[in-house]
Amino acid sequence: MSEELRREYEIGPQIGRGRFGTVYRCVSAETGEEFAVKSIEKALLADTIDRECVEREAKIAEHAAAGNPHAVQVEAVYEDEAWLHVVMELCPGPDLFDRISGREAPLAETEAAAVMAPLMEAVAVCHRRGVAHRDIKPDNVLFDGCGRLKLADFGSAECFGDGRPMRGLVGTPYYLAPEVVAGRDYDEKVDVWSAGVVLYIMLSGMPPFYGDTAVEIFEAVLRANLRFPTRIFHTVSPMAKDLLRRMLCKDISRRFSAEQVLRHPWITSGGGLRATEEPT
Ligand SMILES: Nc1ncnc2c1ncn2[C@@H]1O[C@H](COP(=O)(O)OP(=O)(O)OP(=O)(O)O)[C@@H](O)[C@H]1O
Repeated sequence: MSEELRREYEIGPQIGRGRFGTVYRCVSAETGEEFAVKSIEKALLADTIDRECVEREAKIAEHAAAGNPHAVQVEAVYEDEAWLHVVMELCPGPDLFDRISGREAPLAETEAAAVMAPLMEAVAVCHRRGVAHRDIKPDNVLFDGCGRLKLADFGSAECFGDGRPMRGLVGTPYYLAPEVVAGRDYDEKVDVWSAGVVLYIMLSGMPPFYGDTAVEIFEAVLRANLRFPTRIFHTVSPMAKDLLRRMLCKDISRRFSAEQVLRHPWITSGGGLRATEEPT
């Protein structure tokens, strides 16, 4: 590890492993504050493309997260010939994936709204700054020591703007928007689709478009046939279903933006509307 990092932080136990690096707990020698550090050994990167990827991730994460209250903050970046270290805000709690999968029943609407509101705030700030996250999924939704939601992992993020479209099959099958699977140009609304998948899973315990293999999942996503099986959704409010339809909308021009999601009554009411109330 870099000398400079070791001078300024005491490195603790490993807390995770990603595609390119290892994440450790660490403590600032100056303040005693706890952080997480993602350490990437450059010699282990396969080629210059991987090297560019990790350097881009650190830059985009810094840009998208600075002052974004619901994104994991980057505290410092240390780079030398051999290593890249990204010191981040520590999110020690179980991530959203663990919180959902460890449950017997789906989340109550108020609980799901308490996740969706900060998640969509984080996404809206990224979009305002011209960054699409492109890998919104429960595993990338972390929680800090006070239980505040923090969007993590900008490893797939991309900058957009000036009407410049994005391309490329990037993300995780269940959460991919149809335009991504179809190999078309796309824009930042792919994040709204993925967040819609997260919402559907929170409210029902199952993904909206599924299959046994990646190919079957892709086929289901391309059909984009959104259904609310009564057996599972009979207790879910019309307002929540209305929001799901607007997020999981195949027609990109009609799909909500992150800002529109934040203004939807289901979000502004904290998911607490009665099942009989109709959307305005
Ligand atoms: N700020 C953090 N605080 C606490 N744990 C973290 C933090 N960032 C990452 N982790 C943990 O470390 C693990 C690895 O993170 P990392 O971002 O390297 O990889 P990843 O999320 O698996 O994605 P990728 O496939 O892009 O590498 C995560 O699954 C998470 O459990």
